[in-house]
Amino acid sequence: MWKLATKSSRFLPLLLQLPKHDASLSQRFTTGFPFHSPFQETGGISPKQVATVITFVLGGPGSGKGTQCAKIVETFGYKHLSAGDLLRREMSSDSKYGSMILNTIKEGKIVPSEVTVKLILREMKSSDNRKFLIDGFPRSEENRIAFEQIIGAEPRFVLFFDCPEEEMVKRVLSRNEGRVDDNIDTMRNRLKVFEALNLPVIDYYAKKGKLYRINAVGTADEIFKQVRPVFEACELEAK
Ligand SMILES: Nc1ncnc2c1ncn2[C@@H]1O[C@H](COP(=O)(O)OP(=O)(O)OP(=O)(O)O)[C@@H](O)[C@H]1O
Ligand SMILES: Nc1ccn([C@H]2C[C@H](O)[C@@H](COP(=O)(O)O)O2)c(=O)n1
Ligand SMILES: [Mg+2]
Repeated sequence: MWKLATKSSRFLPLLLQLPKHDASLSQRFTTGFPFHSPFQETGGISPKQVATVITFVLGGPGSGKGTQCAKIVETFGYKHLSAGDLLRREMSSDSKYGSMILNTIKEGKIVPSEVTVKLILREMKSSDNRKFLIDGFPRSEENRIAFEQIIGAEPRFVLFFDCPEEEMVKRVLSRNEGRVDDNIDTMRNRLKVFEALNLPVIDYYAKKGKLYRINAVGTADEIFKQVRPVFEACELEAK
């Protein structure tokens, strides 16, 4: 069952039971790890060492993930890693993956997990922050499994911004940031992909008791009122 994150304290005990941050992980991050990683070229340190406090932020296209992540960063000091932003940045660089990423995004499909996880990993390794907000990831079971295998970590909890389709369409079509996928044809595909590939991931975390469903209708401030207590409980638990 999805938990509804309200002001009620019903969900707090669950968060309080979550494992505490393992300080030794941060230490190992700087000390090397004795097995081969497929991503040695990204720095030679095993991805298994980067796991600290990880929160996944999920929701359909235009549900407000990025908007709420900005508020979480401002209030709780997380490092925000948007998988979509990382892919767009890679696309605009000289990367060998550039045209593949562009075509995949234009079609509203999902980029192969190895590419996306590699970009996330690179950012995690280069950040001093140990609290990561990973936005728009995992988008599929393949994404989820690749992350677990490569990074060797699980999210502490998962936020799901639940928004009606017509509201998501309205927001995306009025976003006006020049994104190649903010048009009605790509949006239709993104919604289909969200339902077919992302909902199973959301169900997976719901069954694990890690999912917090946020009602993503209302103003950004109203929505943040549901988000804030989830992170406050997490901060308390870390103390
Ligand atoms: N609560 C809200 N009410 C109305 N508009 C919103 C709200 N939250 C965000 N928006 C606007 O909707 C658009 C989409 O929001 P945002 O970029 O945060 O969504 P997203 O989930 O990150 O989308 P995507 O998956 O496409 O990256 C933006 O133009 C944003 O300003
Ligand atoms: N895990 C991910 C995240 C994003 N993408 C691609 C496909 C998305 O439609 C596009 C935009 O992402 P957004 O900014 O909406 O989060 O990026 C992907 O393939 N895999
Ligand atoms: Mg976004």
